[in-house]
Amino acid sequence: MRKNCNFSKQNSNYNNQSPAALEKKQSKLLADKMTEECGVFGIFNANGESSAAELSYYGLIALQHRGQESAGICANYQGEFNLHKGMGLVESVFEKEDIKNLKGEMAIGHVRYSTSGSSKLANAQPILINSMKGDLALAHNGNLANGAELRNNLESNGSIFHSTLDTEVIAHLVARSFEDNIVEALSQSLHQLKGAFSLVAMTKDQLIAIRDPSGFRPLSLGKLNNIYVVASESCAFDIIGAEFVRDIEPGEIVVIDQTGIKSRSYSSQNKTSLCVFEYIYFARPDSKIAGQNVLLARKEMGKQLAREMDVEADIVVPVPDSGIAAALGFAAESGIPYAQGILRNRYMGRTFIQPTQAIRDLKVRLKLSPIKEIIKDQRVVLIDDSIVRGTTSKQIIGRIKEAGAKEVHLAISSPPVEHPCYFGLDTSRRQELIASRNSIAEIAKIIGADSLHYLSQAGMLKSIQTEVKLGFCTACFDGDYPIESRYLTEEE
Ligand SMILES: O=P(O)(O)OC[C@H]1O[C@H](OP(=O)(O)OP(=O)(O)O)[C@H](O)[C@@H]1O
Ligand SMILES: NC(=O)CC[C@H](N)C(=O)O
Ligand code: SF4
Ligand SMILES: [Mg+2]
Repeated sequence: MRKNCNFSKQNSNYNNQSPAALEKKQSKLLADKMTEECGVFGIFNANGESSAAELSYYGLIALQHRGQESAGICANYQGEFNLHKGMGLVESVFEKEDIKNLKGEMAIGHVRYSTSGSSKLANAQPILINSMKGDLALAHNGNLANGAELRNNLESNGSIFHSTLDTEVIAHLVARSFEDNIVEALSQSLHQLKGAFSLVAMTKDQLIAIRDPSGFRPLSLGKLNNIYVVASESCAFDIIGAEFVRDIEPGEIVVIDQTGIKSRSYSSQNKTSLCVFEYIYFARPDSKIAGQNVLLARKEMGKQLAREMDVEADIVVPVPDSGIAAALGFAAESGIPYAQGILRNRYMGRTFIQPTQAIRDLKVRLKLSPIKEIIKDQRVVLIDDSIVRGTTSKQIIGRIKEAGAKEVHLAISSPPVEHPCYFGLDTSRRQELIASRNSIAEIAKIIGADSLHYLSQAGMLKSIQTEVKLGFCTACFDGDYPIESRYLTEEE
């Protein structure tokens, strides 16, 4: 059964631009908010029971915050792969019957936010390759900085792509490898990849987990009795009752099969660049990355922000949900009382119209509502985790003022986002980043804040206490990209 898996034929060229580049440009133009990350999940049940897909389904529900465009599960029943994927949320992609049909002792799953190739069914993951070396299913979180270059080379050498995904490049490299063994072919292919990739893969009898040498995106290993699980975030283990074992290390390849678990390092690189934005915004507050709980890091960022700021105010109000943890920390440190002054509409659906600035404004209006009785006549410290375009801040400050606030001081628990990301976060194009073309005073004026404060980069990094000392990627704040500059080509 390969339901919902009809790969449509793509136009291969237009104006000398690859379909992937054209699509990426279009989807960036359409992007209506800071998009998050993909989520990957994998499970190997040594007991041979066939409920791997069901556990994957719950795992993907826990990872839903990382991607809401499409979802998919590929199950493996004694070497036979069954894939089901579709557009939308996990809950709407899978009916009870679909999960029942996905029998197997192994499975991998994916929730997607597109970074390379647009949001459409042909680009939904996991992807499958059938090569002479055997079948391989792949699910990817991250973005290949040299994806376009590799694709061009592969296409000029006769590879025919079924999607516009960067991830498919990996599949073609595996298929073309001189290595007969599929795990060896995969591991060899990794040396050609630049950028971010946390991968979960499955052969007929192995589950494989791989993290790029820089460790841009998280990936963890968990265990439930005899069942091994891997997931983008540890919150996916909690939901199925599995225990967190450890993070997959940057540059590590882990292979799980009936004989147990084997691990090796495939890279000699020792500098890591874990995305600091995982702690600021992407990851779920109950996840633990490199030994640091995400909620506690956010709270500490709020505390640190209060130490760095000098402001007189009556209440601390978070922009929900992303600003809540930092606001709790800020209130505790400053002694200014915390107040839930803005309500978030949990049931806000998608708007199916082109997201012009007017539509973005409308979405914020629909999503966030100030509570007049809390806000009126107050001097408010408003806390959010980040400003990207400034849409949220401008909208919400205007409405807090309409609700009668005396003053609004906006405090952001990260530094100004001045540079684009090439590793899987769609922080829009540089020209759209409000902090790339305005000073802090100018931003305050544009968004209507009485004052605007950002957490310092040193303060942000101090707030994250990982178990072992790690290097972070901070490029969207300081422009210090942990990759050769030739890969940093910005979309027009
Ligand atoms: O300056 P902007 O372009 O408005 O982007 C910044 C906002 O986007 C994110 O929230 P988002 O609404 O995406 O999601 P959330 O509800 O999970 O916080 C982030 O937490 C900021 O609130
Ligand atoms: N957000 C992600 O991690 C995306 C993974 C992959 N590059 C895609 O576009 O599907
Ligand atoms: S540029 Fe920013 S969002 Fe992208 S990986 Fe680096 S820290 Fe994360
Ligand atoms: Mg937010």
